[in-house]
Amino acid sequence: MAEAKVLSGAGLRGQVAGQTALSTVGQAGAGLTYRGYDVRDLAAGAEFEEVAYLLLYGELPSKAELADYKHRLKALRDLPQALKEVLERIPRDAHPMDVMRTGCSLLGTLEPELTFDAQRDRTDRLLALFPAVMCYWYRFSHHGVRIDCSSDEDSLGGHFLYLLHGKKPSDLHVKVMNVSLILYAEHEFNASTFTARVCASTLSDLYSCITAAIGALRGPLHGGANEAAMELIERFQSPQEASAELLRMLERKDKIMGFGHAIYKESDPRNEVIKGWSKQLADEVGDTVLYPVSEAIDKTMWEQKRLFPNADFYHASAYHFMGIPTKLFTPIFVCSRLTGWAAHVFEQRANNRIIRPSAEYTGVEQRQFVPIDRR
Ligand SMILES: CCC(=O)SCCNC(=O)CCNC(=O)[C@H](O)C(C)(C)COP(=O)(O)OP(=O)(O)OC[C@H]1O[C@@H](n2cnc3c(N)ncnc32)[C@H](O)[C@@H]1OP(=O)(O)O
Ligand SMILES: O=C([O-])CC(=O)C(=O)O
Repeated sequence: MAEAKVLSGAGLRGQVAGQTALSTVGQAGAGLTYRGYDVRDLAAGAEFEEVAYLLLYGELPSKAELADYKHRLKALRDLPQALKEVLERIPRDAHPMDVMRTGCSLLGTLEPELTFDAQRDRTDRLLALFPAVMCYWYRFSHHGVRIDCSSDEDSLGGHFLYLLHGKKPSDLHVKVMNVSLILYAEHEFNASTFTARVCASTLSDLYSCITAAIGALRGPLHGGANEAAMELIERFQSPQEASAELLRMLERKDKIMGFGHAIYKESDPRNEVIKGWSKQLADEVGDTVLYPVSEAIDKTMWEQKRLFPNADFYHASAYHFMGIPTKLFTPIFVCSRLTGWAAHVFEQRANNRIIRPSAEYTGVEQRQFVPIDRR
């Protein structure tokens, strides 16, 4: 078993910063629940849209409610022309997270949230069109193609794969996307969600909260770790080479992206789920390198540091096996986590007090001002 971390000191670690009814993280060391449901059960038996509905509307939908919800989302998938025109002007070498941030912010000017009564409708719209923001920009800037942003795909994950690859995705890939979107949907007071809540606490609009959250998710210590993990595993030709280099990296005290967690102490429950699907995808594509390399890194990290893979590590190989470009990994996270962010914004608004902690002052003592001509 991993040694218990000291959860005090920097980073607000271990401090309760508010209340939520949305999820529990790491209670009894490991588990993750969304509104009381174990995430592993949801990943095994639910559709992502059911989970989005659960988070945003409070309960799992009935069959009729789910059908209606999916129908509604499907009708909201296309992008406004003005947004397409702006996406066409964003350079090819821009980071796709900056594209998502800009797309969200621009939509806030085209379809603003004028009152908080519109919060659920505005969220449904963002949920439905985020895959198109990413794929319209990607296909235009990389392939010179103006894609049709609608599709007949029933699920959000399938819709994303269709827009990206321009063809109907396999059932396996749709299934894995569904699981992935469920695993990433919600995670209590992580850095990006807390960012969204701080923004919401000023009574700002939904788009500002989500734009701010995208910025926080972008960093490699948070959502950006799935891209960084891919860059790591791609460097190696064999498990032996990976283990040997890992030892050198740990010796140099390098951070190994996709490992460790601020809250979980023993394991990240999302890891076992996505790891299983990554293995299935590896078998499907006949991979003999990336998955074994990932396992070798996993083993070395545990042996050397007692650090376990978090949700991001095996997502890297899983997405790669589905032909998803590495730089789109974190934007997919956005498409999912939007549900958690928005649900937290609703929760914050329903019982709001501006979030404004205090700082311990470490600067110089009070001193006399000296006018500039005497300095
Ligand atoms: C799924 C979405 C997510 O956001 S999950 C997190 C994604 N981020 C990453 O994978 C980035 C790599 N991991 C990390 O930087 C940290 O583990 C994060 C997740 C930021 C948690 O930080 P924090 O709570 O400060 O870590 P800690 O107190 O548990 O650290 C204890 C000691 O272990 C080390 N450690 C931690 N993680 C790693 C790692 N990935 N590679 C190498 N060393 C690691 C820390 O540096 C720390 O060591 P020391 O006590 O300072 O000597
Ligand atoms: O909770 C955290 O600190 C990071 C994380 O795993 C997530 O946001 O999914």
